[in-house]
Amino acid sequence: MAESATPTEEVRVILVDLKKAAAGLDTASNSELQNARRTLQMQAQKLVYSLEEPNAAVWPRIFQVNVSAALEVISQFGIWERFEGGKSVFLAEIVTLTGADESIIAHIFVESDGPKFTLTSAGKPYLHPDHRAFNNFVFFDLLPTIMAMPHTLAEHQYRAPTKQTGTPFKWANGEELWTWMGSHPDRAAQMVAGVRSHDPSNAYPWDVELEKLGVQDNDIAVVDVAGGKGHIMDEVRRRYPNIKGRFIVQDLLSTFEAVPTPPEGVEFMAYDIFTPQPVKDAFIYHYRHIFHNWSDGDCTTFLGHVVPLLKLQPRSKLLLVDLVLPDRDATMQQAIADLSMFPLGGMERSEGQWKELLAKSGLGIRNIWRGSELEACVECYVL
Ligand SMILES: C[S@@+](CC[C@H](N)C(=O)[O-])C[C@H]1O[C@@H](n2cnc3c(N)ncnc32)[C@H](O)[C@@H]1O
Repeated sequence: MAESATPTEEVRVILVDLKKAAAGLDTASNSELQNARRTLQMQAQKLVYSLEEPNAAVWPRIFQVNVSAALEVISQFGIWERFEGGKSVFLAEIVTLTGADESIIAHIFVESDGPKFTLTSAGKPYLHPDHRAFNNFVFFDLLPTIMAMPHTLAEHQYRAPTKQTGTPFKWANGEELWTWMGSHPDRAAQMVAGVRSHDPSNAYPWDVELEKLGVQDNDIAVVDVAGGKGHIMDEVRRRYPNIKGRFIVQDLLSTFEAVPTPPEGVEFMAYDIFTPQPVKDAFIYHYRHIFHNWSDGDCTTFLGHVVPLLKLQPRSKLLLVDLVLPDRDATMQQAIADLSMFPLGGMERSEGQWKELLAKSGLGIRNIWRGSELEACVECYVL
């Protein structure tokens, strides 16, 4: 087996950077703290990778998918709630509740303290149904496409997906994801709940910026384009109850059919991003986790439906929330995020790629707002 461990001198360099990042935590002001923590986390991850015995990391990496499978089985058991409040659940109780063989349960859970189980910090997030929905959506609706990719890419001679050929999702499933969702309402409900699993953005200071714009009660404060079940606007309303004006969430009719009612203070409007934007005079047009689902060509098409409005309405802002990758040296997590969008025909973009994409539609970047989450809020301006 080839010797490929990181040389000790390189580990020492990483350690120096790690110590710098740790010192940054002590000197960070309140507003800098999240950033300082993220930098420290990145350095700590680099250190862990550098200490890993590379050959030993091969097996756990490929078998990681078993975590998602085990989570699905626990959801099928319907016993998540039993772990609420840090409670331990006895093996005998799980056998009684599920009728599963003890040996199966032993494979799915890791025994902690005698014949009983307690959630670790990695398991606790799944007490929230939205995280379970996301695991379920990715496991059943996206992973099969990813698994098919070596085969479907070869079949397509490794040519990049185009409008004519469709995306790897279509190659594997015969239909694009969003139209497929339209005819599978149970899966659309899972997707809509699942996208809530991601922390809402705290990068953009909605209250300060909307106040500066002088938004009044009858104004349209925000149009959240392709905003799913309205969870982001719901969160903004809750976090900043004093914001005035109307919040409109647009999405496909099939998505709204999977949602009983809009959140309080939010209006729903069926809209297809590939058609002209019907809402004029909004102060903010907001797209979150949309551009990364689509190719540059598609993004340019739907930008073409909003840029003319920005030109006519100089006070309107365009905000795009997604990852902004570094131009070089992306982390493993960032590279995985990028490749995860590929089966849908999308990608995560570096700052340079964002600039290039936006310039095609006559837009520049005014500011990149960053908060505690990985993605950033790109504020655009008309060139
Ligand atoms: C990844 S989700 C993001 C939802 C939400 N913006 C968020 O940040 O959680 C993508 C959304 O795009 C919507 N979508 C897909 N194609 C669309 C289209 N042609 N027109 C409008 N919405 C679309 C989907 O229904 C889904 O709600």
